[in-house]
Amino acid sequence: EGWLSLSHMTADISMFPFKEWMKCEKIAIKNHKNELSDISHPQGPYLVRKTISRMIALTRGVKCEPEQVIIGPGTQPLLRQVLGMQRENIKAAIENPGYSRIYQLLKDMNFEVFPIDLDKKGIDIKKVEALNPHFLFITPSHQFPTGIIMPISRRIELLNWASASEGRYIVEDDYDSEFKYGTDNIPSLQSLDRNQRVIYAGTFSKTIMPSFRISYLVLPPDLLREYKRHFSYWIQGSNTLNLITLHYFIESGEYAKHVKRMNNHYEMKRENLIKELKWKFRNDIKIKNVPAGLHFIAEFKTDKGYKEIEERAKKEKLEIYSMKRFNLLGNIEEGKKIILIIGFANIKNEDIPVAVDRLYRVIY
Ligand SMILES: Cc1ncc(COP(=O)(O)O)c(CN[C@H](CF)CCC(=O)O)c1O
Repeated sequence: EGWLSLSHMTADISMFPFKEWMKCEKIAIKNHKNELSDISHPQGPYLVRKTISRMIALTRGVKCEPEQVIIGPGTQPLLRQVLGMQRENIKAAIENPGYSRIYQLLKDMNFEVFPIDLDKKGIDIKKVEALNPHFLFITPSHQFPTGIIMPISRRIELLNWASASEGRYIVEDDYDSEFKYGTDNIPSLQSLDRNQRVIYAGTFSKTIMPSFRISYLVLPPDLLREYKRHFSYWIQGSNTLNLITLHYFIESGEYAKHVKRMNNHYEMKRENLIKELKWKFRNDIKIKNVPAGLHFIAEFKTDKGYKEIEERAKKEKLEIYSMKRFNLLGNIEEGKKIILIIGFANIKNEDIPVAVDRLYRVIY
């Protein structure tokens, strides 16, 4: 039979309200002919930036004006645009294990990039202070990929570090913060920032779908001034019809309803998957059970290496990724155990037992 997927890179669109989305799209076409006939503002339509800024103020405590929002076709192109304004020999630091696509982008932009280890509260503040980077990339809401939710104490330490000297910024990548199961949703790092040092990055890839390519940054005022000086010529890269449709989708309450519905749906699938894994693997598995996001990390006792596991997964037609993908220095140790990132957006509830059986055959 066909492939099954425990990928962490998808959204479960089986419950996306396409009918409601198309209703919003009809309204967008009917009421916004002038926006559609014109190129849009470099940062995206004001109307949509206003809706996003109001929404993240409510849901994430982000304090910003619509003027500070930049919408773009993905987190990477947005960061490339804003970081591209920086002068030479910039030092950047990123969590390790971490988001290898951003690590790669920073290296391609000739930044000096330093992976920094985590402790149980998230990125190791001592190592940040020792390295003293200009830009620090973190995922405090749900560390990618380990899942650590950064406590307020560590957030304050990082903000104090950032405000202790000029030219330091923290990029807060809030990628799947909308999904928390039974644990409270700590407000954004940006909401605690008193010195305009945080660049807030959000995306609709997890809550709507990654193929829409709708993401945004919130810039602090001095970076915004620089942005407007550099990019007055810029033609915005997102699809204006999609963005105005998104505006109506949010305004109508459909977006909030969908996120709530998906929280319940993902929580149910997550619990079933964890139950099945524990039953099948017993004490050969250790699950890092952080009740958030669309994936979790699991450690398996095995003497098989990552390469062999990846080959066996292909043979078993099971899509799954390992911690090797996120170990930025490529020096992951193997021998007694391996660590896999287990996503539950792409697997149907009824296929969970079969997927776990296949995973068992991959590892033992
Ligand atoms: C840490 C992190 N910050 C942002 C995004 C959202 O990026 P964008 O859609 O461009 O807005 C992702 C999404 N992750 C990707 C798809 F899941 C790739 C995962 C992989 O490369 O392992 C992510 O992990």
